[in-house]
Amino acid sequence: MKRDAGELRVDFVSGAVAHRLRFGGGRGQALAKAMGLRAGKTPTIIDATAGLGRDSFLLASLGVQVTMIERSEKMYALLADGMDRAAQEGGELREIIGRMTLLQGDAKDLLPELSAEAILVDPMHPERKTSALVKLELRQVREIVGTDEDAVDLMRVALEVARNRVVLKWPAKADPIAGIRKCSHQILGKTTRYDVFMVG
Ligand SMILES: C[S@@+](CC[C@H](N)C(=O)[O-])C[C@H]1O[C@@H](n2cnc3c(N)ncnc32)[C@H](O)[C@@H]1O
Repeated sequence: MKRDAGELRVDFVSGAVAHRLRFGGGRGQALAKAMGLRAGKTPTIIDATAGLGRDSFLLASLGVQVTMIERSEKMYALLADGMDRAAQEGGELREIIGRMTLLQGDAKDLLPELSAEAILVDPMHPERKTSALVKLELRQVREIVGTDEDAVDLMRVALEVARNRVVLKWPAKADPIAGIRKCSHQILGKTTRYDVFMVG
């Protein structure tokens, strides 16, 4: 079937994600540091907001076993398709996809049944600003899922369940989410910041 040029597709084989796999900064990257990866330490991770699977793929490429949760049926289907195609490439891609387990449902319901050292929460922020390249994709994701108004409830559940930490990925300049405790520390990027909540 011919694909529309502007159609949203999850692609781990070529493009930005594949480039990052080859030339990214390994465990020195902000996401990896925020999630608690160090030399000799590879935590189990739940990505409670899987989306296009970019963050999960990066973590899995660093050796992490990631459980991914996505509530939108459409996003789930796009992601499952992208994972299938990547696995069919064999080699390193198949190994990385083999560390990623995708679940469909609302993380607020599924998290209490699961167990992980670290949980990543990256909800769709209403005013999220991103680079031109990612912008089209994020706009397309927003068209499918809208904005995630229940982020505070998801954070509360995640904070109950995580054994070591919860990491909230949020626009660098946005206010913290009201209604949850202050984070333990922050890792700042140019457009994104990671608010790290240590637990336990
Ligand atoms: C900003 S995107 C995540 C992008 C992702 N971090 C990536 O690297 O591609 C947010 C996604 O989380 C999903 N989501 C938001 N709240 C959720 C929840 N409570 N349970 C499951 N999925 C959720 C949305 O449907 C959307 O696909």
